Amino acid sequence: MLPNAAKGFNFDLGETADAIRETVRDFAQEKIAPRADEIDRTNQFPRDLWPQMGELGLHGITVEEEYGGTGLGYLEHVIAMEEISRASASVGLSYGAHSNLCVNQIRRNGNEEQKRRYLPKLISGEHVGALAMSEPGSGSDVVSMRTRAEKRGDRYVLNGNKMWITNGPIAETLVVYAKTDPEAGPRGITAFLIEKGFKGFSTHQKLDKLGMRGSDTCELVFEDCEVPEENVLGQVGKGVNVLMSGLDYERAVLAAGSTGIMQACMDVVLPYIHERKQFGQAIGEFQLVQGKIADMYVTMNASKAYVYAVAKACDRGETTREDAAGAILYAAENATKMALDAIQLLGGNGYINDYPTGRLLRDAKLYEIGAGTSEIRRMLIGRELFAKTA
Ligand SMILES: Cc1cc2nc3c(=O)[nH]c(=O)nc-3n(C[C@H](O)[C@H](O)[C@H](O)COP(=O)(O)OP(=O)(O)OC[C@H]3O[C@@H](n4cnc5c(N)ncnc54)[C@H](O)[C@@H]3O)c2cc1C
Repeated sequence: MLPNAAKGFNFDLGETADAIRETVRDFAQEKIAPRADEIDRTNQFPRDLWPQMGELGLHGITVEEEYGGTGLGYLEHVIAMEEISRASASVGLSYGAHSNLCVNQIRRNGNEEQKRRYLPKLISGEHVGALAMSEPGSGSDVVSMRTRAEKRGDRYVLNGNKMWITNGPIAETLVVYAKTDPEAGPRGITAFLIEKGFKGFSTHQKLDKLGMRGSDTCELVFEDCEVPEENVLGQVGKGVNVLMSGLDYERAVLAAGSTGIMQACMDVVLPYIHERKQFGQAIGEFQLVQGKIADMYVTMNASKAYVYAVAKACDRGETTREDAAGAILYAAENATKMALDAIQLLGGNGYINDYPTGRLLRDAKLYEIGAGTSEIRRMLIGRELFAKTA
């Protein structure tokens, strides 16, 4: 049961967005939140949730109805991401990788046949999706990737490794970037649709992570993996456009993972400061405690306002790179700070694993690294602003 105050400020996002929030919140609080600690403790991805989320239309939220999607926009996607992450940030991360990095990327760049072939099972939750760009030697400098795709007749042969891939161990469909022309730098990158069963494709052991433990992550291995040429996603040599534009939408949606964690911090802290008594009164009576929750509330709302505004700009086709990066930079760094504040407000209880605050901190930190680090986001924002004001 969520505390009343956790309903928070009305951002007036419209009837559709409000209805999505209510549906996803009810589902997530009933089916996901009670399992969040177990998911974290056991390090197990809750695969059974995928078809249930498919039935609610959450996996194809941005996809047109003709492909089995819900036909809504990025604002609704952001709200679904926030409410799922509020219940379990791990499930939220896997949901973001599936529904945005994979499904939405296929929707945006796939041809008719690819959409008809891959989207329905991803949208129903029968299949899990992933996206692989990072490599052991290329993270922030992603265009320096070494995975090679060599054309042989009507196929491409992929060789190389991808690292830290969310949903990698379980995904049936993966968007994978490789170099078709290593001499051409960024213009030599192409995106491919890979199926789990393709010969020459395998996954290494699941990575043992600090947080986001219910979200499976691993290294992918391509050893003479044969991919039919019809599985090129977008145009040959134009993969960097697919990748970079996809990253803007990815950042907008994943930023809601951080606002969901912030909301989860408020959900824990607000009842606690009433229940916990010291010096003969509820700790919420102390002005220093009130000051901390005031700062948490204001920062959370400022983060949400920026994230929702960027999502609306995505829906209007007006998003800018600096603001997609800006929204996730601000939300991610403040989610980590807020989880630390939540631990502080719970005192000793905040430091033990019977309470969720430690998990919230471990989960929050990921968003300062995944989808580009804070440093890379600052670099992008500064570069864009400098270029636009020349
Ligand atoms: C849990 C998890 C899930 C992930 N999921 C996916 C996924 O699904 N798909 C995928 O493709 N990738 C995924 N990643 C990879 C992620 O995108 C990379 O980890 C990230 O881009 C950073 O790359 P790196 O780890 O190689 O760090 P590095 O690039 O080695 O950076 C190390 C440090 O150097 C700093 N640095 C690097 N370059 C600069 C610079 N120019 N200026 C200033 N500082 C700099 C960084 O900010 C960082 O602090 C995931 C990572 C994690 C941890």
